[in-house]
Amino acid sequence: MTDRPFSTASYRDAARALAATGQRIYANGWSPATSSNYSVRLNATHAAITRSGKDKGLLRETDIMAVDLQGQPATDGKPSAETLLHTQVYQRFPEIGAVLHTHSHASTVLTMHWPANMLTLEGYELLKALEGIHTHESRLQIPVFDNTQDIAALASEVDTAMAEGAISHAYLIRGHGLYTWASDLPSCYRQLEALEVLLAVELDRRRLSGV
Ligand SMILES: CSCCC(=O)C(=O)COP(=O)(O)O
Ligand SMILES: [Zn+2]
Repeated sequence: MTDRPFSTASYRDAARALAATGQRIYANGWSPATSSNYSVRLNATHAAITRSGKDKGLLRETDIMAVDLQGQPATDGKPSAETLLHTQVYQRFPEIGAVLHTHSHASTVLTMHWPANMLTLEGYELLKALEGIHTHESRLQIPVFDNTQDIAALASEVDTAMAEGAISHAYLIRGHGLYTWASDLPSCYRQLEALEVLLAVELDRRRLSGV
């Protein structure tokens, strides 16, 4: 028996899946030096999320905890410093089941070297790995927000942009990294992998064409 506002089974399954997915993301080089955070929705009011400061290459089930959708801890521990950027997505989109955040080389260089507030990925077959995209003849616009240590303010800024329909699958934070979300964790991982590969390709393309 449990008096938790979510099922023990869903929490255990989420912790296992997040630990395995986190190790996979780290192995790709997208979560260096304890950076990044990952979460899975548990139900309408709670999510499982990585604890703050954990080495993602060694991520274990015990490195996951539960929070409510206001970002308050629902189990012991200190949640990710960026918890509000996850719970904001769950609050706004009831159909979303997972959020992944990474700190890749490509996302950092692209947002630091090019000052634009929007990054466009266009014409790539791999765009079809994203939920709802069915042709390479698609244009994905990824907004770029300036980095800040005020995560509550950033979550509010992102939420306003989402309410205006200005963000579809992902956004970037300048000099920081990528956030993306999807209906469940496997879909979110596939989407993240596609986006990170496309960002790396886009960086190469810009270098080669000297833009
Ligand atoms: C060491 S990277 C700085 C913090 C950060 O951007 C991040 O993604 C990890 O923060 P957390 O509190 O989730 O460990
Ligand atoms: Zn971060």
